[in-house]
Amino acid sequence: MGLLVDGKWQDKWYDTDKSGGKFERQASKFRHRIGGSDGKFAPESGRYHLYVSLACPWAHRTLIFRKLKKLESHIDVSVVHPEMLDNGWEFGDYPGATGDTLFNFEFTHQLYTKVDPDITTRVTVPILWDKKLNTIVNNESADIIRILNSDFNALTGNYDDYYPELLRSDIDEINELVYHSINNGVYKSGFATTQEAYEEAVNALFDALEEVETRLSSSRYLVGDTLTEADWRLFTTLIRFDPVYHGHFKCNKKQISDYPNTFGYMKELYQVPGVAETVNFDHIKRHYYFSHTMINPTQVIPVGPSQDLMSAHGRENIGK
Ligand SMILES: N[C@@H](CCC(=O)N[C@@H](CS)C(=O)NCC(=O)O)C(=O)O
Repeated sequence: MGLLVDGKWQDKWYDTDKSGGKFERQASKFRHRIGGSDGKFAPESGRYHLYVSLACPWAHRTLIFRKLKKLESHIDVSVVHPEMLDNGWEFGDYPGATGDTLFNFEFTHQLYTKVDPDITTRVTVPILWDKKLNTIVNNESADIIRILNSDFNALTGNYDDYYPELLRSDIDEINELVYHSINNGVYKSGFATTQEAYEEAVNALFDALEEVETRLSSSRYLVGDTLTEADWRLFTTLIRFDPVYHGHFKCNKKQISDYPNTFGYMKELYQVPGVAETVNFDHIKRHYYFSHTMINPTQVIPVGPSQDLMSAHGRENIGK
Protein backbone atom coordinates (compact mmCIF):
# COMPACT_ATOMS: atom_id res chain seq x y z
CA MET A 1 0.00 0.00 0.00
CA GLY A 2 1.40 3.40 -0.86
CA LEU A 3 1.22 6.33 -3.21
CA LEU A 4 3.14 8.27 -5.87
CA VAL A 5 4.83 11.50 -4.78
CA ASP A 6 6.36 13.51 -7.64
CA GLY A 7 6.33 10.35 -9.71
CA LYS A 8 8.15 8.23 -7.08
CA TRP A 9 6.47 5.29 -5.39
CA GLN A 10 6.37 5.53 -1.59
CA ASP A 11 5.23 2.64 0.53
CA LYS A 12 3.04 4.35 3.13
CA TRP A 13 -0.22 3.42 4.80
CA TYR A 14 -3.09 5.91 5.01
CA ASP A 15 -2.22 8.77 7.34
CA THR A 16 -5.04 9.01 9.90
CA ASP A 17 -3.05 11.07 12.45
CA LYS A 18 -4.10 14.41 10.99
CA SER A 19 -7.79 13.50 11.11
CA GLY A 20 -8.23 12.12 14.64
CA GLY A 21 -8.05 8.48 13.51
CA LYS A 22 -10.51 8.93 10.66
CA PHE A 23 -9.98 7.47 7.19
CA GLU A 24 -10.40 10.17 4.53
CA ARG A 25 -10.67 9.16 0.89
CA GLN A 26 -8.74 11.16 -1.68
CA ALA A 27 -10.63 12.66 -4.64
CA SER A 28 -9.99 11.06 -8.04
CA LYS A 29 -7.77 13.02 -10.47
CA PHE A 30 -8.95 12.08 -13.96
CA ARG A 31 -12.55 12.99 -14.64
CA HIS A 32 -13.07 13.18 -18.44
CA ARG A 33 -16.15 11.97 -20.30
CA ILE A 34 -16.28 10.20 -23.64
CA GLY A 35 -17.99 11.80 -26.62
CA GLY A 36 -17.65 15.39 -25.36
CA SER A 37 -17.99 18.31 -27.76
CA ASP A 38 -14.20 18.86 -27.89
CA GLY A 39 -13.92 15.51 -29.70
CA LYS A 40 -10.91 14.47 -27.61
CA PHE A 41 -12.27 11.11 -26.46
CA ALA A 42 -14.56 9.81 -29.20
CA PRO A 43 -16.68 6.73 -28.54
CA GLU A 44 -14.84 4.11 -30.61
CA SER A 45 -14.90 0.35 -30.39
CA GLY A 46 -11.62 -1.15 -29.14
CA ARG A 47 -10.12 2.20 -28.18
CA TYR A 48 -10.67 2.07 -24.42
CA HIS A 49 -9.46 -0.35 -21.80
CA LEU A 50 -10.51 -0.96 -18.21
CA TYR A 51 -8.02 -1.74 -15.47
CA VAL A 52 -9.79 -3.39 -12.55
CA SER A 53 -9.41 -5.48 -9.45
CA LEU A 54 -12.08 -8.15 -9.00
CA ALA A 55 -11.77 -7.52 -5.27
CA CYS A 56 -12.52 -3.81 -5.40
CA PRO A 57 -16.13 -2.69 -4.97
CA TRP A 58 -15.54 0.50 -6.99
CA ALA A 59 -14.00 -1.37 -9.91
CA HIS A 60 -16.73 -4.00 -9.65
CA ARG A 61 -19.35 -1.38 -10.51
CA THR A 62 -17.63 -0.76 -13.83
CA LEU A 63 -17.48 -4.47 -14.68
CA ILE A 64 -21.21 -4.78 -14.02
CA PHE A 65 -21.96 -1.84 -16.33
CA ARG A 66 -19.68 -3.21 -19.04
CA LYS A 67 -21.68 -6.43 -18.85
CA LEU A 68 -25.17 -4.91 -18.63
CA LYS A 69 -24.50 -2.43 -21.42
CA LYS A 70 -23.09 -5.11 -23.74
CA LEU A 71 -19.71 -3.44 -23.98
CA GLU A 72 -17.55 -6.53 -23.59
CA SER A 73 -16.54 -6.70 -27.24
CA HIS A 74 -15.81 -2.94 -27.31
CA ILE A 75 -13.84 -2.40 -24.10
CA ASP A 76 -11.27 -4.98 -23.00
CA VAL A 77 -10.06 -5.47 -19.45
CA SER A 78 -6.90 -6.11 -17.47
CA VAL A 79 -7.36 -7.64 -14.01
CA VAL A 80 -4.77 -7.06 -11.29
CA HIS A 81 -3.49 -9.61 -8.78
CA PRO A 82 -5.70 -9.62 -5.66
CA GLU A 83 -2.87 -8.99 -3.21
CA MET A 84 -2.03 -5.31 -2.78
CA LEU A 85 1.16 -5.09 -0.74
CA ASP A 86 4.29 -2.88 -0.68
CA ASN A 87 4.06 -1.94 -4.37
CA GLY A 88 0.33 -1.28 -4.41
CA TRP A 89 -1.70 -3.03 -7.11
CA GLU A 90 0.45 -5.42 -9.11
CA PHE A 91 -0.02 -7.43 -12.25
CA GLY A 92 0.91 -11.06 -11.87
CA ASP A 93 -0.06 -14.67 -12.19
CA TYR A 94 -3.11 -15.66 -10.23
CA PRO A 95 -6.31 -17.46 -11.25
CA GLY A 96 -8.64 -14.83 -12.69
CA ALA A 97 -5.90 -12.17 -13.03
CA THR A 98 -4.78 -11.29 -16.56
CA GLY A 99 -1.56 -9.31 -16.22
CA ASP A 100 -1.32 -5.94 -17.94
CA THR A 101 -2.53 -6.84 -21.40
CA LEU A 102 -1.57 -3.45 -22.89
CA PHE A 103 1.97 -2.72 -21.65
CA ASN A 104 2.93 -5.78 -19.67
CA PHE A 105 3.74 -3.50 -16.72
CA GLU A 106 4.48 -5.03 -13.35
CA PHE A 107 2.74 -2.40 -11.25
CA THR A 108 -0.37 -0.27 -11.68
CA HIS A 109 1.56 2.83 -10.58
CA GLN A 110 3.47 2.60 -13.87
CA LEU A 111 0.25 3.51 -15.70
CA TYR A 112 -0.07 6.71 -13.69
CA THR A 113 3.57 7.71 -14.30
CA LYS A 114 3.17 6.89 -17.98
CA VAL A 115 0.52 9.61 -18.09
CA ASP A 116 2.54 12.02 -15.96
CA PRO A 117 6.09 11.15 -14.83
CA ASP A 118 5.86 13.65 -11.94
CA ILE A 119 2.40 12.81 -10.71
CA THR A 120 1.44 12.87 -7.03
CA THR A 121 -1.53 10.60 -6.43
CA ARG A 122 -2.84 7.45 -4.82
CA VAL A 123 -2.80 4.59 -7.28
CA THR A 124 -6.34 3.33 -7.46
CA VAL A 125 -8.48 1.12 -9.65
CA PRO A 126 -10.67 1.29 -11.67
CA ILE A 127 -8.91 3.11 -14.49
CA LEU A 128 -10.48 3.80 -17.87
CA TRP A 129 -7.55 3.99 -20.26
CA ASP A 130 -7.42 5.46 -23.76
CA LYS A 131 -5.15 3.38 -26.01
CA LYS A 132 -5.09 6.06 -28.71
CA LEU A 133 -3.86 8.99 -26.60
CA ASN A 134 -2.17 6.70 -24.07
CA THR A 135 -3.75 8.40 -21.13
CA ILE A 136 -6.26 7.95 -18.34
CA VAL A 137 -9.72 9.11 -19.32
CA ASN A 138 -11.21 8.65 -15.89
CA ASN A 139 -10.35 6.95 -12.59
CA GLU A 140 -13.56 7.63 -10.70
CA SER A 141 -15.99 4.72 -10.74
CA ALA A 142 -19.03 6.95 -10.22
CA ASP A 143 -18.14 8.68 -13.51
CA ILE A 144 -17.08 5.54 -15.35
CA ILE A 145 -20.44 3.85 -14.79
CA ARG A 146 -22.19 6.92 -16.26
CA ILE A 147 -19.82 6.84 -19.21
CA LEU A 148 -20.64 3.18 -19.80
CA ASN A 149 -24.33 3.85 -19.20
CA SER A 150 -24.64 6.40 -21.96
CA ASP A 151 -21.52 7.45 -23.88
CA PHE A 152 -21.33 4.33 -26.09
CA ASN A 153 -25.05 3.97 -26.83
CA ALA A 154 -24.78 4.96 -30.47
CA LEU A 155 -22.03 2.38 -30.94
CA THR A 156 -23.75 -0.54 -29.21
CA GLY A 157 -27.39 0.28 -29.90
CA ASN A 158 -28.04 -0.53 -26.23
CA TYR A 159 -30.10 2.28 -24.73
CA ASP A 160 -30.87 0.67 -21.35
CA ASP A 161 -30.67 3.55 -18.92
CA TYR A 162 -29.62 3.18 -15.30
CA TYR A 163 -29.64 6.94 -14.70
CA PRO A 164 -32.90 8.05 -16.29
CA GLU A 165 -33.56 11.78 -16.41
CA LEU A 166 -36.82 11.58 -14.47
CA LEU A 167 -35.31 9.69 -11.53
CA ARG A 168 -32.04 11.58 -11.26
CA SER A 169 -32.81 13.61 -8.18
CA ASP A 170 -34.05 10.50 -6.31
CA ILE A 171 -31.00 8.55 -7.44
CA ASP A 172 -28.62 11.33 -6.42
CA GLU A 173 -30.26 11.56 -3.01
CA ILE A 174 -30.00 7.85 -2.18
CA ASN A 175 -26.47 7.73 -3.65
CA GLU A 176 -25.41 10.33 -1.07
CA LEU A 177 -26.56 8.21 1.84
CA VAL A 178 -25.23 4.98 0.37
CA TYR A 179 -21.85 6.45 -0.60
CA HIS A 180 -21.00 8.19 2.68
CA SER A 181 -22.49 5.76 5.15
CA ILE A 182 -22.30 2.38 3.38
CA ASN A 183 -19.84 2.22 0.40
CA ASN A 184 -17.28 4.39 2.14
CA GLY A 185 -18.75 3.67 5.59
CA VAL A 186 -17.30 0.15 5.67
CA TYR A 187 -13.84 1.59 4.89
CA LYS A 188 -14.25 4.34 7.48
CA SER A 189 -15.10 1.65 10.04
CA GLY A 190 -12.32 -0.72 9.02
CA PHE A 191 -9.51 1.80 8.64
CA ALA A 192 -10.36 3.93 11.70
CA THR A 193 -7.47 4.04 14.13
CA THR A 194 -9.33 5.34 17.17
CA GLN A 195 -12.30 3.84 19.00
CA GLU A 196 -14.26 7.05 18.56
CA ALA A 197 -13.75 7.28 14.79
CA TYR A 198 -14.65 3.60 14.42
CA GLU A 199 -17.84 3.86 16.46
CA GLU A 200 -18.99 6.96 14.63
CA ALA A 201 -18.55 5.23 11.27
CA VAL A 202 -19.99 1.87 12.27
CA ASN A 203 -23.07 3.40 13.87
CA ALA A 204 -23.74 5.57 10.80
CA LEU A 205 -23.28 2.48 8.63
CA PHE A 206 -25.85 0.42 10.50
CA ASP A 207 -28.31 3.33 10.70
CA ALA A 208 -28.07 3.56 6.91
CA LEU A 209 -28.50 -0.21 6.49
CA GLU A 210 -31.65 -0.03 8.64
CA GLU A 211 -32.94 2.78 6.42
CA VAL A 212 -32.24 0.72 3.30
CA GLU A 213 -33.95 -2.32 4.84
CA THR A 214 -37.07 -0.28 5.59
CA ARG A 215 -37.11 1.20 2.12
CA LEU A 216 -36.72 -2.22 0.51
CA SER A 217 -39.64 -3.62 2.53
CA SER A 218 -42.06 -1.67 0.36
CA SER A 219 -40.02 -0.91 -2.73
CA ARG A 220 -38.49 -3.48 -5.06
CA TYR A 221 -35.39 -1.37 -5.72
CA LEU A 222 -33.90 1.69 -4.07
CA VAL A 223 -35.83 4.02 -6.37
CA GLY A 224 -39.23 2.36 -6.85
CA ASP A 225 -39.62 -0.44 -9.36
CA THR A 226 -36.80 0.66 -11.67
CA LEU A 227 -33.36 -0.88 -11.38
CA THR A 228 -30.92 2.05 -11.43
CA GLU A 229 -27.27 2.82 -10.86
CA ALA A 230 -28.12 3.40 -7.20
CA ASP A 231 -28.78 -0.33 -6.85
CA TRP A 232 -25.56 -1.38 -8.54
CA ARG A 233 -23.56 1.05 -6.42
CA LEU A 234 -25.03 -0.49 -3.27
CA PHE A 235 -24.79 -4.07 -4.54
CA THR A 236 -20.99 -4.22 -4.75
CA THR A 237 -20.71 -3.31 -1.05
CA LEU A 238 -23.51 -5.67 0.03
CA ILE A 239 -21.99 -8.67 -1.74
CA ARG A 240 -18.68 -8.16 0.13
CA PHE A 241 -20.31 -7.48 3.47
CA ASP A 242 -20.80 -10.88 5.08
CA PRO A 243 -17.58 -12.43 3.70
CA VAL A 244 -15.32 -9.45 4.43
CA TYR A 245 -16.62 -6.27 6.03
CA HIS A 246 -18.46 -8.00 8.87
CA GLY A 247 -15.26 -9.59 10.17
CA HIS A 248 -12.27 -7.81 8.67
CA PHE A 249 -13.64 -4.27 8.97
CA LYS A 250 -15.46 -4.94 12.29
CA CYS A 251 -18.87 -4.08 10.80
CA ASN A 252 -20.44 -6.69 13.01
CA LYS A 253 -23.63 -5.37 14.53
CA LYS A 254 -25.43 -7.55 11.98
CA GLN A 255 -24.81 -9.37 8.70
CA ILE A 256 -26.68 -8.66 5.46
CA SER A 257 -28.30 -12.10 5.82
CA ASP A 258 -29.96 -10.77 9.02
CA TYR A 259 -31.91 -8.21 6.95
CA PRO A 260 -34.57 -10.18 5.05
CA ASN A 261 -35.40 -7.50 2.49
CA THR A 262 -31.84 -6.41 1.82
CA PHE A 263 -30.62 -10.00 1.60
CA GLY A 264 -33.38 -10.95 -0.88
CA TYR A 265 -32.63 -7.79 -2.89
CA MET A 266 -28.92 -8.59 -2.96
CA LYS A 267 -29.70 -12.09 -4.23
CA GLU A 268 -32.04 -10.71 -6.89
CA LEU A 269 -29.28 -8.43 -8.19
CA TYR A 270 -26.75 -11.26 -8.04
CA GLN A 271 -29.10 -13.35 -10.17
CA VAL A 272 -29.45 -10.74 -12.94
CA PRO A 273 -27.97 -12.48 -16.00
CA GLY A 274 -24.23 -11.85 -16.29
CA VAL A 275 -23.79 -10.35 -12.84
CA ALA A 276 -22.72 -13.49 -10.93
CA GLU A 277 -19.80 -13.81 -13.40
CA THR A 278 -18.48 -10.47 -12.23
CA VAL A 279 -18.32 -11.62 -8.59
CA ASN A 280 -15.13 -13.43 -7.58
CA PHE A 281 -15.15 -14.29 -3.88
CA ASP A 282 -11.63 -15.68 -4.00
CA HIS A 283 -10.19 -12.34 -5.18
CA ILE A 284 -12.44 -10.47 -2.74
CA LYS A 285 -11.38 -12.41 0.35
CA ARG A 286 -7.76 -12.77 -0.67
CA HIS A 287 -7.40 -9.05 -1.32
CA TYR A 288 -8.76 -7.75 1.95
CA TYR A 289 -7.53 -10.36 4.41
CA PHE A 290 -4.10 -10.71 2.80
CA SER A 291 -3.33 -7.09 1.91
CA HIS A 292 -4.28 -5.22 5.06
CA THR A 293 -1.59 -6.63 7.30
CA MET A 294 -2.06 -3.94 9.94
CA ILE A 295 -5.60 -5.24 10.45
CA ASN A 296 -4.92 -8.94 9.87
CA PRO A 297 -1.18 -9.56 10.43
CA THR A 298 -1.45 -13.35 10.12
CA GLN A 299 -2.95 -13.06 6.61
CA VAL A 300 -5.18 -16.00 7.45
CA ILE A 301 -8.31 -15.94 5.29
CA PRO A 302 -11.58 -17.11 6.85
CA VAL A 303 -13.41 -19.96 5.11
CA GLY A 304 -17.01 -18.76 5.46
CA PRO A 305 -19.69 -17.75 5.09
CA SER A 306 -21.52 -20.33 3.08
CA GLN A 307 -24.55 -18.70 1.49
CA ASP A 308 -26.69 -19.90 -1.39
CA LEU A 309 -26.95 -16.75 -3.46
CA MET A 310 -28.90 -18.53 -6.18
CA SER A 311 -31.74 -19.48 -3.82
CA ALA A 312 -35.17 -17.88 -4.31
CA HIS A 313 -35.01 -14.13 -3.65
CA GLY A 314 -38.74 -13.71 -3.11
CA ARG A 315 -38.80 -10.11 -4.35
CA GLU A 316 -41.31 -10.51 -7.22
CA ASN A 317 -44.27 -8.92 -5.46
CA ILE A 318 -42.59 -6.26 -3.37
CA GLY A 319 -44.04 -2.82 -4.05
CA LYS A 320 -47.05 -4.18 -5.97
N1 LIG B 1 -13.14 7.08 -5.78
C1 LIG B 1 -12.51 5.96 -6.41
C2 LIG B 1 -11.96 5.03 -5.36
C3 LIG B 1 -11.26 3.83 -5.92
C4 LIG B 1 -10.46 3.10 -4.84
O1 LIG B 1 -10.22 3.63 -3.74
N2 LIG B 1 -10.03 1.88 -5.14
C5 LIG B 1 -9.23 1.13 -4.18
C6 LIG B 1 -9.43 -0.36 -4.34
S1 LIG B 1 -10.94 -0.93 -3.68
C7 LIG B 1 -7.77 1.37 -4.44
O2 LIG B 1 -7.33 1.22 -5.56
N3 LIG B 1 -7.03 1.70 -3.39
C8 LIG B 1 -5.62 1.91 -3.43
C9 LIG B 1 -5.18 3.06 -2.57
O3 LIG B 1 -6.02 3.74 -1.99
O4 LIG B 1 -3.98 3.26 -2.49
C10 LIG B 1 -13.54 5.27 -7.29
O5 LIG B 1 -14.68 5.09 -6.87
O6 LIG B 1 -13.18 4.91 -8.41
